[in-house]
Amino acid sequence: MSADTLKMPAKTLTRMRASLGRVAPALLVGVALTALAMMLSNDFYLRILFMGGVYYLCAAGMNVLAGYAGQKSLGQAGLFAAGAYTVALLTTRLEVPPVLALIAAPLVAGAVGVLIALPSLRVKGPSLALVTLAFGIVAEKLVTEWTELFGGAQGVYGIAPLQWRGVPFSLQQWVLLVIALAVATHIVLRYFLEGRYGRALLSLQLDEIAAECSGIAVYRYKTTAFVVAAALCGLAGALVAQQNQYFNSDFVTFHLSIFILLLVLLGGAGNIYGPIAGALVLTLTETFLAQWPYIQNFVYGAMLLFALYLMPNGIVGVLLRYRGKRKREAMTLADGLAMEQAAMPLRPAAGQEVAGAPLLELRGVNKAFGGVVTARGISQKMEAHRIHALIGPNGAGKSTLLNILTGVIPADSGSILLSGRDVTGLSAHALAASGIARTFQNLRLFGALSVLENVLVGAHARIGMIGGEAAAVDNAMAVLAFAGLLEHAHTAAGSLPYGVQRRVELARALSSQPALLLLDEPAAGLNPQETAELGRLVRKIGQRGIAVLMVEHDMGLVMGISDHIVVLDRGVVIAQGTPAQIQADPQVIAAYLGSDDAFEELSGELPC
Ligand SMILES: Nc1ncnc2c1ncn2[C@@H]1O[C@H](COP(=O)(O)OP(=O)(O)OP(=O)(O)O)[C@@H](O)[C@H]1O
Repeated sequence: MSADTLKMPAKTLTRMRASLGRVAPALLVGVALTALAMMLSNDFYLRILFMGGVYYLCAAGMNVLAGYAGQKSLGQAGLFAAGAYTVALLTTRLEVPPVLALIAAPLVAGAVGVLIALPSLRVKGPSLALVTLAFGIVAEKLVTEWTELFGGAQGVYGIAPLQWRGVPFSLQQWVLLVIALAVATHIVLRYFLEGRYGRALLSLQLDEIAAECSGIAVYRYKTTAFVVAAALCGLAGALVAQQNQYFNSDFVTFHLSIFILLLVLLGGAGNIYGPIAGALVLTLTETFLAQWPYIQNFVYGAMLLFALYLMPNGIVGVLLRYRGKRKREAMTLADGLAMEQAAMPLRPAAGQEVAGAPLLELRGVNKAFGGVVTARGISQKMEAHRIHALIGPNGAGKSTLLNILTGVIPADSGSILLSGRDVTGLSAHALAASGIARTFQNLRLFGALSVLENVLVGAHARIGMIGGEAAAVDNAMAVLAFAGLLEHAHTAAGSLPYGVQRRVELARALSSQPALLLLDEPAAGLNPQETAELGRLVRKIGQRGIAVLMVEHDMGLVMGISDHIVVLDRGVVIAQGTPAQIQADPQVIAAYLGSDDAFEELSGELPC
């Protein structure tokens, strides 16, 4: 048996152990809490456990929304109410069986979540927080004022609880149910958040345009985060309403919305354990403060300030600092193995191609910003397996053309064909999935994510829905090795020197296995040695069969590595050809006469 065949099962075994390692702690905690609940006969303690579970459900959803997707919502009380009033009205007015009402609650709340997600397409940050705040206020007013339906402060009585063998659930049974739901929620969320979905959410939080161009459907992910948060909050509300058999408008307050946000910010936003820590600490705090209700708001406000200013990563962030270091060291060893076995070659992924069609074809592309015309009837063909350069004086329209090609901005008219397929008007994430990857003139890295995670985000569209993660890590490690970045794999991308960050962005684009790689001024800010290294890297990329289109002002680099150069001036292609033809073209020289530096560099050579 060869060494290779021995290594594969060992690797599979390691991954199986890792999967089990993710589920086992949650199950063990669930078993321990179940045993505790079975032993407890005191309603006071059972109630603490019940509310701890309810708060965890709210926090786990909010963590997806605020912690991962970065969409801070101040209106979760409205979604809590949506779930609670769903079970209240379904069981009292329509006599729907309690189990069905409980199932309907998260569905109704999730549907309301879609409505709140709509504004997130247009507004961000504080404006989005205000929109969600407005939603919370509307919900609060609605349930207070519309007394015929919601009962106002009087509330809805006689909400049918779940039953076991014809007898309503005891508090202990409610606790057991909440524990089961919390454990299941944790396991499911962990499965999704510790892979491509979690990375996608984090990346869109950090830079939406870079995430879109890495193949992530930003709006769809944001909407999903709103729905998950809403559904879990609605489920929590329904559990409280059914357990109490009563619900009124007093529950639906701004205070509750802030409390749910605090659960996440204090526990640790963007960390799978954050909601657990938040629910634990705040349930105990709430119990302790029950005797002094008048200072509750003051204490929660102080805790929120404390979390925001002094513990940006929450309790879990502080606790895991030491453990994080150890984990990184262990990962480096495992990744060494991954590197050895890196099976996925760096090459364009197979796409749908029309036989004989050029890789990229522009037909009469026009674009203007008011009176500034940046593309005037551009028709151009670009062949696969070649390094193309797009040059021209400042303001010629080069970056705008790259933005049109990657779906960041739409063309006014004209069409774009990729391997013969019309891709005009496709969104940035769809174009990325079709095989167009890019880097940006001004770096757009996900600075808080590691280099490896950045590269994994780049591979988003290529990772299979289930089971593709392991192969993606292998692929990412191979890309890092190719780009000479292996030693930085576990370093936060934002902490690296500028020149290395540029290479990371290039590696992120490469990991999507593009057919066409667009580089927007890749040498900007690099010293001559780094530029020479970049030139060698781009050549290596070209040798792997990936076509490159590079916008660049460094004529040494352009003339040194390009097979074909297109010259743009005020939105018009004025020349194209080999470097020698371009250097001798009188029209090009005339276009550059306004820029002495660039003119001198037209005959430049790639520094060694
Ligand atoms: N979003 C926008 N709104 C308005 N005008 C824009 C916008 N984007 C670009 N422009 C204008 O379009 C023109 C072309 O800009 P573009 O960035 O494409 O040029 P460029 O050739 O890449 O220049 P440089 O080499 O300096 O980066 C410029 O005059 C610019 O001000």
